[in-house]
Amino acid sequence: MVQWTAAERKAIASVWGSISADEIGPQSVARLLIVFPWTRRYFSSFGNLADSAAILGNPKVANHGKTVMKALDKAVQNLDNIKKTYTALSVTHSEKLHVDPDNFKLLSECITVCIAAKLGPTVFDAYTHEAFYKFMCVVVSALSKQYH
Ligand code: HEM
Repeated sequence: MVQWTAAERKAIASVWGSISADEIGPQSVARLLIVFPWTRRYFSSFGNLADSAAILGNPKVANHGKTVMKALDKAVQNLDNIKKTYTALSVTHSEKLHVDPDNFKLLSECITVCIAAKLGPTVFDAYTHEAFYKFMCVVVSALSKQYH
């Protein structure tokens, strides 16, 4: 089981309390689709994802960003039970959506970059980054759990 120090819990809660999911979510998914273009193939139902402008202006991308952030909120609220929290979501991504789990890491990096750019180096300092990095690693591991 993952152990969290009091400082890590505090840092994760503080990051989460300092950002707007409706801002970071859409930015992060758009960033994923722009920087790692092969991820676009999973979102064929989203309409026009041809270039950066289309992706940034696509309401389905923005909406999906909010969905992802809602799922991350569940993990933040259940730090001691992230694996169980994501059991069904992991099955969905594996068996229904057939998402290569390597992509979880890429989205995790996009989310971290968007948060770092928003909060800046004074708030998102090295200690905060370390705690948030650990949090996203646990999320990625839990989402990859039901793959076999
Ligand atoms: C932090 C990582 C991620 C989280 C928390 C997450 C969360 C979610 C959630 C909550 C849903 C909705 C599931 C449902 O309706 O039952 C979803 C759907 C989906 N996810 Fe993920 N996801 C993540 C990463 C990814 C990645 C990296 C990809 C592909 C590159 C991906 C592709 C999809 C697709 C294609 C759908 C269905 C979208 C639709 O048709 O509306 N996900 N995800």
